Parts: sequence; structure tokens; C-alpha cells
Amino acid sequence: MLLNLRDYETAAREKLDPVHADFIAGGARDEITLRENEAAFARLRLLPRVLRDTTRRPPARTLFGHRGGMPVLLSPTAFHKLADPEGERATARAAAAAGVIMIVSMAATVSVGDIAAAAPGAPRWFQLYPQPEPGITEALVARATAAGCSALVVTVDSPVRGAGERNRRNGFHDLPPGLRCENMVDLRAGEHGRLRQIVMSPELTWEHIDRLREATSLPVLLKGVLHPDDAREAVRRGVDGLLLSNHGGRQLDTVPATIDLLPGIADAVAGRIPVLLDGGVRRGTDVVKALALGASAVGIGRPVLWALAEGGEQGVRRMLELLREEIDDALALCGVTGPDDLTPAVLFRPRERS
Ligand SMILES: Cc1cc2nc3c(=O)[nH]c(=O)nc-3n(C[C@H](O)[C@H](O)[C@H](O)COP(=O)(O)O)c2cc1C
Ligand SMILES: CC(C)CC(=O)C(=O)O
Repeated sequence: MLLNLRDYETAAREKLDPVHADFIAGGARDEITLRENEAAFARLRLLPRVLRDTTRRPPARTLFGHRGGMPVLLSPTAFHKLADPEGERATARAAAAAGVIMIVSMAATVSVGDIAAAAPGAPRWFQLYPQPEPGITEALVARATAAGCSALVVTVDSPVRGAGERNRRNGFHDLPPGLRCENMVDLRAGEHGRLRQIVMSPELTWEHIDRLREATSLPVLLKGVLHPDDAREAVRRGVDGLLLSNHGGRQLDTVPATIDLLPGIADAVAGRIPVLLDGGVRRGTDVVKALALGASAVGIGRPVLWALAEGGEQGVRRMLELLREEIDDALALCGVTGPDDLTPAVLFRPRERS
């Protein structure tokens, strides 16, 4: 029975090639961070207030001009056609129906233009691995802009590709025949959408981010800043937002859970730009915990791919509806009546019991 986000993984595994299921589920190396993301949410305890008339729960906040139905985004994930033949088209339609922003992966198996055509008018952002050749990065930005993307999410935690040992054991190194990274087609001579065309470059520096900001009028968010000093540097350089993420435990293993890093990042940023968070969000209570600790919204990664594999567009729609119900339920049970109630006071701290 599909009662919650975790149930979708079980259902999806019955339909997916086990090699592809491992690609989705896996993390880097010992998968310590992968497990820690969910474990850290589970360690936090909520402390509700009562008798406060919670008939009007706070709506989602406005993010770069978009006011969503709930404070949730679809984090960028590669290769949706491994989960469903419609791939990112199906995901985009489900996101549009739920009123949530889809962050389209640079490694999508449907081009960003075709994704836009599948869900016209829906809010979407584009995720970018900056390429060492500025011309290729600019061409990708042009494709995303033409497809109506309203922000760029630049992934900065990948100077090298994460070491997923499940993939190595399974010999899964690229898309199967017939599938391509469609955003990359015709960008580099002789390469036609192979995964290796997406270069994870150790050469990247803050100057690449400055140059990217000069080349676009879209808001630029950084995905994968974990250190408070880097968060301060991002603000200093005029970055528009942060997506606090450890790539779902797929890059550097043994980094802390994002929810444990959030208070330090929120302190460093001090409200000057929005901070979003992803990694291990599986429950409405996880969303409430992240908002209470300073996130403007949260992203979900794997549950989208599991739901897509389970039931295509309808699967993702239903999964998002379950999450929406859980968030609503958690807000009411916490006694939250407005955004001002979503503070760290919602969290139980054993030493401050009186
Ligand atoms: C199968 C898969 C593919 C991913 N592809 C990308 C990607 O193309 N670009 C990116 O920045 N992050 C990518 N991520 C990381 C997600 O954006 C996100 O940070 C992570 O999945 C969040 O954790 P969660 O899966 O626990 O919700 C991917 C994650 C998974 C599981
Ligand atoms: C290898 C990338 C194209 C996708 C990614 O970021 C990931 O699988 O974590």
C-alpha cells in the first residue's frame, strides 16, 4: 500500500531493473552520509503548542517570484527515462499539477525545451554543472533561458564525480542505448549526449560563478555549499540563494546531514538570501523541522524517481499529494498558525526543558 514516500521505493523496485534501482538509491563510498540525512531528521523531536486555532496554516513562501502550493521543490535528478518512458515530461506535468517548482537536471533524458513544452507555463529552474569551456556553459544557459527557466541552480559539490560503488559493481557507467543526456546534444563535436560529455571539473573557482552571473539575468543559486564560510562568500559575491545539499550522500561521503548543517548556514547567511535544503526529506515532519531551522523550502530527490517508476505522472502526483497532506497535518499538530511560529522553538531541546 502506498501510504507514504518510503512506500514508493518498495513499489518501484518491483518494476525497475535492479541496476537502475541501485543507481537511484545509492550514495558514495560507505553511504554514511546517505543514511545520516534521514537519521538526523529522525533524531530531532518536535514540541507542539496547543489550543491555537490552526485552521489557517501558513502558505508556502514566495521564491524568486513564484508562490508555490507547498514549500517543496523537485531537486534535480538525472535520467528520468530510466524510471518511465515519458521521463522528465511526466515529472514536469506532475510538478505543474502540484504547483511545485521542478529543477530540471542538466543530465535530463528529455531536453529542457521539450520539458517546457510538456508543461507550458509551469515554474521551472535549471541545474547546471559549469563546464570548463565557457562557451558550453553559455549555450546551456541559453537553452534553459529559452525554455522559460526562471533560475539557475549551479551544483558546486562535484569537482569530480561521486564514487558510487554500487554503480561500479554493477558496471553502470552511462545511459543504456537509446537514451541520451538531451541537453548536451550538439554542444561538443563528436559527442552526442553521452554522460561523459558532462564534465565535472576540478578547475572551477568562484570566478566561474562571477562570470556566470554576468552572463545571465536569471537568479543564480548554489547547490552544495556546506561550509558557513563558503555561504558568507556566496552572499558577498551576490549569489541569489543557496540550496544546502550534500547531493543526497552521492559526493563526499561522511559529510554531516544537511539538517544538522542548516542552523550554521542560516546563521552565516543571516536572512540576506533564501536557503533551501535537500537530503533525506521523506515526511511532512521533516519539512516542518527544516522550515523551523531556517529553510525557505525543501527539495526532494529520490522519492520523485521512485514515484515515477511506480506510476508515471500519476505516481508523482499522488506522492506529492501525500507529502502535502503530511505537511498540513504536521503544521496543525505543531500548533503553527503563521510563518512566525515556524522557529526553532518548534523543536524540543532536552537541556532547555523548563
Ligand atoms: C538518481 C539521482 C540523480 C541525481 N542527479 C543529480 C543531478 O543531475 N544534478 C544535481 O545537482 N544533483 C543530482 N542529484 C542530487 C539531488 O539533486 C538531491 O541533492 C538529492 O537527491 C537529495 O536527497 P534525497 O534523494 O535524499 O531527497 C541526484 C540524486 C539522485 C538520487
Ligand atoms: C552523474 C550526474 C549526471 C548525475 C548526478 O549528479 C548524480 O547521479 O548524483
